[in-house]
Amino acid sequence: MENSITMIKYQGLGNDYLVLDPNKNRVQLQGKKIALLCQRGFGLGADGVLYGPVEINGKMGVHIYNSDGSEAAISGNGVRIFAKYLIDHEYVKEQKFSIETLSGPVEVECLNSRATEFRVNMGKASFISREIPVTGEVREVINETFTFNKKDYKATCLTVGNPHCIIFMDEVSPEIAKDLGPYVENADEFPERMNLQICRRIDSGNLDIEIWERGSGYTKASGTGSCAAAVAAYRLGLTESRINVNQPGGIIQIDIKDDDTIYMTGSVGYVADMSVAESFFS
Ligand SMILES: N[C@@H](CCC[C@H](N)C(=O)O)C(=O)O
Repeated sequence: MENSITMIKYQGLGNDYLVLDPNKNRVQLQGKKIALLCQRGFGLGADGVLYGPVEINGKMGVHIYNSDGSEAAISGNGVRIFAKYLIDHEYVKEQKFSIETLSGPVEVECLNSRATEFRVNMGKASFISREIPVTGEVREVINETFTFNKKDYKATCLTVGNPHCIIFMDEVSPEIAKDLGPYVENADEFPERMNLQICRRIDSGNLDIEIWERGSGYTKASGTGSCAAAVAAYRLGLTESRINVNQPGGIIQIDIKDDDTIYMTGSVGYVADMSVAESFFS
């Protein structure tokens, strides 16, 4: 029987990833193979791939790929999913541990015995244009007018390890996110492309977002997108520092501390063990 490549599918509020462990598989991942794997028609179907545990900066880490094969520096749902994988497969036994990403280390804390709830220190955000990046003179990109698809929008841009554009609206919907998303993702002002969250303020403790992800398109949830929307709303004086971010896949809780550190709390779930024949990649 032909050798197979094994993976485990998890989801964080419906944002689904395939975990591919190089200690269990002999496969050299590259962009087109990842895109093939993530296809929902011809492949296994996922919003991305988590490749690890691997060594990053001498520590245990994970490489995060979007469904188009591009690599992301960080994924909020991705690090919670990977934390569960590490516990499920006994790579770690502690309740609190660190996972290295291209965006740096993230400290995770498992909140229950089934390893389905995690709290993650996502570090601090920056609104500085050259750090996001956004073209033009160095400035904080707050409530700035951009033109997307021939229409002007007030947008706030920031990085939480990956770039996000937040546009507040009176109403949000999947249709708006799907129509506007590709124009924002690929706008000339964003040289590394851009994740979009359209955001409706419900009250001082609740937001409603719809998501268009860089490299993955419309998704049901985004951890970094939740962090970015919450931090933008807090900076604009629209919310308190503890915010429930509602999204199609569920709710992620964001806590912004006095020193601006962002904590994200949310669930993850096991979906299935999956495998593909080695020839799938040929
Ligand atoms: N769904 C993720 C975001 C994944 C990375 C993003 N598409 C990017 O390219 O920056 C999350 O939960 O944060």
